[in-house]
Amino acid sequence: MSLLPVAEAQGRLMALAARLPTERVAIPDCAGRWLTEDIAALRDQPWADLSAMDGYAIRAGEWPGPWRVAGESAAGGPLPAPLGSGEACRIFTGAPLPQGADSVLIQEDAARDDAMLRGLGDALALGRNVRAAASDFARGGLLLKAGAALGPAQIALAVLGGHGVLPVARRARIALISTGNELVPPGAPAQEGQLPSSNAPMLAALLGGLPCDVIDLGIVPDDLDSVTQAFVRAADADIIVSTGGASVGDHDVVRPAFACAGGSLDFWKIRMRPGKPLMAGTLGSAVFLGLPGNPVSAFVTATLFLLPLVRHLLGAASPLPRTAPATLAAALPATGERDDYLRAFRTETGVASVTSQDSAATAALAMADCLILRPARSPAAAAGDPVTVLPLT
Ligand SMILES: Nc1nc2c(c(=O)[nH]1)N[C@H]1C(S)=C(S)[C@@H](COP(=O)(O)OP(=O)(O)OC[C@H]3O[C@@H](n4cnc5c(N)ncnc54)[C@H](O)[C@@H]3O)O[C@H]1N2
Ligand code: MOO
Repeated sequence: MSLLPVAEAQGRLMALAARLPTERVAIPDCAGRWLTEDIAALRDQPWADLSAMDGYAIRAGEWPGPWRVAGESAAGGPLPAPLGSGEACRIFTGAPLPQGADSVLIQEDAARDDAMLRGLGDALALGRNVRAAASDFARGGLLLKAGAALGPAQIALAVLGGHGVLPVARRARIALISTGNELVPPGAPAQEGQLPSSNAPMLAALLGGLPCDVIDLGIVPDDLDSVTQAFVRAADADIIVSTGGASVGDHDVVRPAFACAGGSLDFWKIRMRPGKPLMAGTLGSAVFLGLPGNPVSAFVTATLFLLPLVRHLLGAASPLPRTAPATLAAALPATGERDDYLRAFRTETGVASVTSQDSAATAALAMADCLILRPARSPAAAAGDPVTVLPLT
């Protein structure tokens, strides 16, 4: 079986399932999710011509001063009376300009003597220190598009646009199955031949920032019946993730167990290192991702496939990991027949790969803050050469 290129596998994975149904969620709980529908502004922002500074509203286009101070405008206060010829209105930041005013003289540039006011500098340019009505956005206009990530700025925009509830996908349910006769739960004493199971806690931590509920189905021994039963128990999740048992050894039973449970495999084996034995398919309405058991392989494949799949189900317009250009701080050897995702860290002089690229080297993985992406058959690279990285933080 030939190895599938990463981008093709990502495309096929996304095609296995559509976005989850929409629910309407109060804004404080929408952060970190994605809009599933376009939203329009329900109001103008600013709602009127507002002062950007504390000072005096004047008719700069008509009269260079001095002015007679008449009235006051404060945010949240009563609307000021229209401004007459030769008048200035005391005004504060965020307050509406009186009708007829066109500019705001800041108080540092003004001298006031009782009701009389004069400017200390040059004549004020028309429109100075005024935020025009609807200059941020206008009622009825498109505020945010479906698929937009709801970060802090988008939350502020939606609230100012008049929204208190937003359409987002319902939380994803993700079932985790850790296969391996050698595994013991985190913190349990590991006897000879045993190993603490780190993959499920690592995946739960990776998923921690996403709006999803993780159902850890625990450690399952490497036998056909046990793994089949685990798949059956996981079938009502949106995504089923297994780790281990993905390769070609006699104890690698994930593929046959998935078939026994009624699953349909879409692909197996990717042209990447680490992560070659990755597989994906569907079981009922659930999407299945079978990750390799090696902790580093599981980490890298989860970053490149699981997180994008979750973001896709949750409605993200751009679910794939972002990449960035970088410079190599140290030389790298030529790559082989698979795309390399080297664990690396950023330094002041560029990115450097961590000490060990073994797919079981977790101490080295923990030092990494990015992956260097080196396509298959890349020639050796020197310090200073440009590379593409995938930031992890
Ligand atoms: N003859 C071949 N052998 C292997 C191939 C191959 O193409 N031909 N591929 C290798 C590659 S690449 C990888 S990656 C591994 C993946 O193997 P599996 O997915 O079948 O994983 P296991 O054999 O079950 O485990 C591998 C390794 O990881 C440890 N492990 C498993 N689960 C966990 C866990 N939850 N927490 C921590 N560590 C875990 C396990 O003890 C093994 O040491 O196959 C190569 N072999
Ligand atoms: O591809 Mo495996 O994931 O090298 O270790």
